[in-house]
Amino acid sequence: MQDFHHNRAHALLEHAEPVATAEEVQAAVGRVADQLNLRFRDTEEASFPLVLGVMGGAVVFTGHVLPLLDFPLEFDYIHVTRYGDEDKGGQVVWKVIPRQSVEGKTIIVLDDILDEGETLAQVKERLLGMGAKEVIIAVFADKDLGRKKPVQADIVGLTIPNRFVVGFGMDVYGYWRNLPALWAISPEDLKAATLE
Ligand SMILES: O=P(O)(O)OC[C@H]1O[C@H](OP(=O)(O)OP(=O)(O)O)[C@H](O)[C@@H]1O
Ligand SMILES: Nc1nc2[nH]cnc2c(=O)[nH]1
Repeated sequence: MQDFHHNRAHALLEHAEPVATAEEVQAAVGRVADQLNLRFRDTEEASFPLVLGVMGGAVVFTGHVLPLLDFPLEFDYIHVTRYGDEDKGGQVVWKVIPRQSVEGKTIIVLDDILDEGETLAQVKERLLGMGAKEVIIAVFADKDLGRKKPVQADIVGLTIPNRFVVGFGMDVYGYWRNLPALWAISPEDLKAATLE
């Protein structure tokens, strides 16, 4: 069984094309942090912003960006998924909702990728519905679909082509969230992995 997963995981990367190097990924994280630091510099707001990482994909992005933020904040996570182990999105499933009150607060939502925008549209709507004062969306990557999305990110680290990508928190069939760079998986390898 281990051999099956080992071979499958490696086969998926066989014809992968680089989208961003590890250095470019880190530069993108830095740009997101700079914009957030600028926004929250000398803030007059009474309470600290609440940063919510959208698990699981945002775990790596969140871990890299948080130490670069230089303003006081609160942190928690929500867990929302719509792709599961697939390469196409389905229904948005909430696994963990905000565990503390968001009422009256400024929320910074951190996510790894804005693709079709269904996930973050629902996240934003739900947080505003729960009384959040403002929801600022910061994503590591925004996929260029060439069409309007149901929600826009306020802060984007990297705009990427319309390919299925892995690395820096993003998985392909559960593998390779741990890659430090970003790779586009070949459609043929994606398909082959579903037939095994
Ligand atoms: O813009 P959308 O088309 O809605 O897709 C974006 C969402 O897809 C990914 O999550 P996924 O459902 O794969 O779960 P994961 O975070 O556990 O990987 C990613 O982390 C975003 O939250
Ligand atoms: N791994 C991964 N997850 C996604 N969720 C939405 N788009 C993507 C993508 O391109 N790659």
